[in-house]
Amino acid sequence: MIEMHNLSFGYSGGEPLLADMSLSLQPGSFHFLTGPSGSGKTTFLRLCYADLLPSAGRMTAFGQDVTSLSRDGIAALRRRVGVVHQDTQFLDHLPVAENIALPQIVAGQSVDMQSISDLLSWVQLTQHSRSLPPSLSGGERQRAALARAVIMSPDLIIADEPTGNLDWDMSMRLLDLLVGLNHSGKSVLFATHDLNLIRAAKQHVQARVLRIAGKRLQLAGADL
Ligand SMILES: Nc1ncnc2c1ncn2[C@@H]1O[C@H](COP(=O)(O)OP(=O)(O)OP(=O)(O)O)[C@@H](O)[C@H]1O
Repeated sequence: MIEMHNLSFGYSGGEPLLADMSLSLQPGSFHFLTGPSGSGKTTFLRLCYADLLPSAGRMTAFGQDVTSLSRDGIAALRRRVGVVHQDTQFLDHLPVAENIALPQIVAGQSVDMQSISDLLSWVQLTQHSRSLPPSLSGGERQRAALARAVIMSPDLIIADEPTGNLDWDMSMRLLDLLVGLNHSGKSVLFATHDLNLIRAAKQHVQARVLRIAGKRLQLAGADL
């Protein structure tokens, strides 16, 4: 679904931050993405959902060359990718249920109240449906962000350090939800610093571990 061939990227045409990366993300796969702080994990994820475009090399998403996509094409691609951002990015004046519905509203679809209710129940936030995001705990916010990321039934879920500020139990709950999505056929790409979380996940899901080091994307070894 995402294919990269010798892809490089640098901000503002500067020195490449990421260089010569090749990758094939298959449907139904589960990948972790790790690497030192500042190595380019968020940048890499943004490339995967065409929020950034490569400076060199070739990338296709769902069979289409991302550099030749029109605005509508990019919007269509984004509907196939659900993103859980590091900082959740809610509209704080809107209740949780409305925030989860936003992708449907932005896509000009009518809001499907049943799916919102089902998603709230899935992430165990039914009682917070009318709460404003700032009143939620970190773990609740990340679960709400996951619900928003899957409202459009994406094929690929990208999560950028979703457990960065969560304790172990809450990290495991979020991981369980992502593993469940993967078991139902979705692809998952999950950036994290937490090697213990990767080790725990590997007991429940067949995951590959990608690592960004020295600008390059590597497949991490069996040491994890
Ligand atoms: N919009 C931008 N313009 C210019 N430079 C940027 C921009 N966004 C990020 N960078 C720089 O690119 C580098 C990689 O940032 P990125 O956020 O992708 O790393 P990361 O591996 O996700 O880091 P962390 O683990 O700390 O979140 C950093 O040096 C950062 O300052």
